[in-house]
Amino acid sequence: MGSLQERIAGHLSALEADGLRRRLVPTDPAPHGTLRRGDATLLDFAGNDYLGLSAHPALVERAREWTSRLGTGSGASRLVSGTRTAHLDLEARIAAFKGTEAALLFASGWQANATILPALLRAAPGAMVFTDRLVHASMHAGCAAAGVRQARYRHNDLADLRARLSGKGADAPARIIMTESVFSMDGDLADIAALRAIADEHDAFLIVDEAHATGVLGPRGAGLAAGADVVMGTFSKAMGSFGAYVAASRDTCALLSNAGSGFVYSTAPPPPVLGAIDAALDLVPGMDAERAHIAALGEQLRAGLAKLGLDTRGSASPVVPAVIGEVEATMRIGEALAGRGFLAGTIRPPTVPKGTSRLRMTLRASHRSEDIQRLLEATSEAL
Ligand SMILES: Cc1ncc(COP(=O)(O)O)c(C=O)c1O
Repeated sequence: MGSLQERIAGHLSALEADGLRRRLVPTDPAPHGTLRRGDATLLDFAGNDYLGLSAHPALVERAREWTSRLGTGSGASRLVSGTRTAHLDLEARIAAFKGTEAALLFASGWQANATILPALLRAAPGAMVFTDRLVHASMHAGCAAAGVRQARYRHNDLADLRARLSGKGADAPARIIMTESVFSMDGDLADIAALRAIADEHDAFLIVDEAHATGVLGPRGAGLAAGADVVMGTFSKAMGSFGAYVAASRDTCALLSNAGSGFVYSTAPPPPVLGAIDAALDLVPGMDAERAHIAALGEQLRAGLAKLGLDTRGSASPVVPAVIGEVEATMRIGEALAGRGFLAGTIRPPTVPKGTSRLRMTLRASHRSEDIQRLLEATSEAL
């Protein structure tokens, strides 16, 4: 048997043997969308700071200003020591940005997703949950915390979803559909209008994760999920800072602030983060030129990867995968790219299904067409 410490060591060794052990590699931000790793300077094709806002002077300055005025911490859960005007004002701005009745701030996207479902199930016990097979781990955490058994439909397969809703779903007291508008590891999109129609046909509630759409896709960068019952999105990616929102009806937000464990029992997001979000909301609607530039870079990168014979999985966003297959080859190619000055994500199971390990290349507004060309040449050599 051995002690728990021995079992931990054993588990880590097993991960190592399968090539699946992760390590935290010191990598610090440097100017112009680059990263410093040891002596090397790498062009960042791995992060989610699509608009480069995390280093934008307006966000930095507003974070500083709100910190000077309001301090570094929020002190408690908003239900305990009273909500701050800054939280309420920001939520009103988010609701206006998303076109919903209300919005609620969360400390992180993971936390929001892990919270939404258990709260909804409090209001609708026995509801059946239909999740796209590729939804993010945090939504599975929400399902597990709610104790529901998910009906997982094939990725973006609306016929499969319909069949499941008409089958077992028909007898359930309520039905909830969960998807992402941009899938985080494939970069492809869900058809939200079609999902809305299916949800209406089957009297189902539609929840959409806009983590990778917020700021970078849709009119004014407001995402692609208009019409969903609950939209969750993050401020940690294109919005350049941290935290998350849920945008929904007033009643749904009130339910989350009453029955959402990740809201009720967690300290509210702090002033520096609120300031950065506030500044991002000023800038993002006017960044159409950056969004168009990123879209054009995406076309260039996907076309180039296809020429190299790599599967880009229907990507139509700043997330561009290049499927390699096996773990070892993926890691080797990722390292070879780093040796040539490019950091691309190397994504392995359990984040993606076995046999589909991949490079995950992400685009930023600061990338130039020449950078994509050089990345493609380096990928070709690394292959
Ligand atoms: C699709 C998706 N949802 C949720 C999250 C979690 O968001 P956060 O990083 O703010 O916790 C992520 C980020 O990793 C994501 O990719």
